[in-house]
Amino acid sequence: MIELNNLTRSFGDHKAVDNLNLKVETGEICALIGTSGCGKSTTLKMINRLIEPSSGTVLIDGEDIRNQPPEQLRRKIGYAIQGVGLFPHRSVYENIATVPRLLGWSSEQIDARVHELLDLLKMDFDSFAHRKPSRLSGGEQQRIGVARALAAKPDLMLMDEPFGALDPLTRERLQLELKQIQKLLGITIILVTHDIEEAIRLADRIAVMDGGKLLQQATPEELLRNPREGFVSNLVGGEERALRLLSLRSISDLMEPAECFELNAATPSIEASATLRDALARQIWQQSPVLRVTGENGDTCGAISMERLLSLGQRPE
Ligand SMILES: Nc1ncnc2c1ncn2[C@@H]1O[C@H](COP(=O)(O)OP(=O)(O)OP(=O)(O)O)[C@@H](O)[C@H]1O
Repeated sequence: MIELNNLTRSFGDHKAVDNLNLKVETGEICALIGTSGCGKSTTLKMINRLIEPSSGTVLIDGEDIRNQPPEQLRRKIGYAIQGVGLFPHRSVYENIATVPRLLGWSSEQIDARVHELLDLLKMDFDSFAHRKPSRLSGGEQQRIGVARALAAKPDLMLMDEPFGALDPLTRERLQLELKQIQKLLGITIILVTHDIEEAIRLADRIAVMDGGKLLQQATPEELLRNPREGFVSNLVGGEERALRLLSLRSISDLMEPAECFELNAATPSIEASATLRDALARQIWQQSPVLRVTGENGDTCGAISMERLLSLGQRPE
């Protein structure tokens, strides 16, 4: 678990982070969200000691991070930032190998790890490993940035707008891949973003900051259902909240038995793993108030009605 206790950082008279208290459970993704300049990056950098706090403490699994030299701490924490920060003169292979080399891994261990990570990120070793970063697309560079941050098998990753500069489609794909990798490896991620959609899609908990202070910390669903008045409720949106709530759940959570409806060969279908938001979009697009729901093998496993979606997405009391 990561604990930030009364964390404050001033620059001159300005408190960039003001008495922040935050707990992040092991194996969770916590998104830090807020407008530009609210103190997100400063908070993140206090966790790997790129910035030292003016007061307060950071504990990782109960241990104060000041007990370790910064370099030693940083080798155990993955760090991926916007604009990636890859070393331009080193190949993809050498970029990924950076921290394992510093930790004294053998060349066989490093080689196996680079293969494993490129595989995990769906990049072919022979085509990519020996290229320089300038010969990669923006999305490929971001992937290598993530691979490099994961190289030494950290339990904790800090990510500062890692997908900031990407087009929406690539961004969404990388977000889904990151979530799968995070679940697979069981790592804890603290992710800075100013994009509420990204926070909702990725995070187990969202921490909303404004003016250096933490305003609210909650699961995406709690945040959408009960945002604090003012900044947080503006951030989560007005009527868009309905669609955002639908995007949090998969169809398998809410579908009904197929026998409850008169499905026929013309009834459009959708996979059970899609979100309720996808279901609503398909119902509108296909002009069909009911969809057949199919499992992985393509067999019918239920049905989802627009009536059911409307009841879930209604305005909270
Ligand atoms: N080294 C520094 N010296 C002086 N002021 C700083 C320094 N670093 C950050 N600040 C100030 O602290 C405040 C918080 O900055 P920070 O980078 O943490 O914000 P942020 O929420 O990450 O913003 P963004 O989304 O724009 O990256 C800002 O007002 C910034 O100008």
